[in-house]
Amino acid sequence: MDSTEVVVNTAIRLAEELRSKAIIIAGELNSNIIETSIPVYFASRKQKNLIDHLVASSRTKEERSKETLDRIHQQATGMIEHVENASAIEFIMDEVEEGTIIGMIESKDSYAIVVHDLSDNQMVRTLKECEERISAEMLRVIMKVAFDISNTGREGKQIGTAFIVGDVEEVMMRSHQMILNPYTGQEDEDKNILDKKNWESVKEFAQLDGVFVISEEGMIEAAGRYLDVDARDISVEKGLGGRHVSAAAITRDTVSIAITVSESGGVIHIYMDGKELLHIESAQRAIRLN
Ligand SMILES: Nc1ncnc2c1ncn2[C@@H]1O[C@H](COP(=O)(O)OP(=O)(O)OP(=O)(O)O)[C@@H](O)[C@H]1O
Repeated sequence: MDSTEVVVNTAIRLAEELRSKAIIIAGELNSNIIETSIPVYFASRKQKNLIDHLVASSRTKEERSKETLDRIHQQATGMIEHVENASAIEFIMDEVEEGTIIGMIESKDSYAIVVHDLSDNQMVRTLKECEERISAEMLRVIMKVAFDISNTGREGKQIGTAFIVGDVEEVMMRSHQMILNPYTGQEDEDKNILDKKNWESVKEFAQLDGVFVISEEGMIEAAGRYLDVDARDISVEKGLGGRHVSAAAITRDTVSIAITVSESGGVIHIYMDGKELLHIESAQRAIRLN
């Protein structure tokens, strides 16, 4: 048995003993040798080459070994975070149940097995903070649509959009239409974002300028809405523009939550009380292997 098989078998045994909800593979591990009834996912991630970096930047022997250790530490932490984030995303997407997740990591130089409990997951815990304002189901649905927009865009083009959820009356008072509101006069059943059949039209209208305004119950009141807010004191991540700043600002002025998808990079941000609560860099979904 080679070392890969030993690691894989150990991880599977651990997953079975801990009654894990999923196994997530990160790195280049050969997934063909995994046999288990526990769902197995592959979460891809581009890794910087450790050796290339060292050749390019090292000086003395001491500096080189310190740099090696720092890089190994960074790489390991990065991979663990990657498994944690992939677990949280699949949990948000209803793919994985709450519980223990086993991560199997193969980096250029080593193997690692990660045991992660979703109830300790920072992303999952942060999302729970939003539940003071909107239901878990609503948040999950909007995140699903946001992930879809982030991953696939529209007609091969990356698009950006924002969903302002909750406190509709106040949000509507502090905003105006940029274009004709496509939801005016629509039946309730066609405005409900909780109903999957309406997601296609949401993705279509996500191409419009402006934002969506959605009630706590999931009714889309408007698309193509311009937020009239004073965003001078709002700080958002560098590189983000008017839509993100104003989405953050409206959550300071009203009891709403903003979920944004950036046009460049498809990064998802959640804002509450004028501040960033969460950002998800890589919205790429893990792939189920069994
Ligand atoms: N206050 C606002 N309310 C609603 N929409 C806005 C507001 N300001 C800008 N937008 C819209 O957001 C779109 C993108 O603008 P901008 O690039 O400045 O924002 P951004 O935060 O970088 O968002 P994106 O990542 O989607 O590009 C513009 O088409 C504009 O119509």
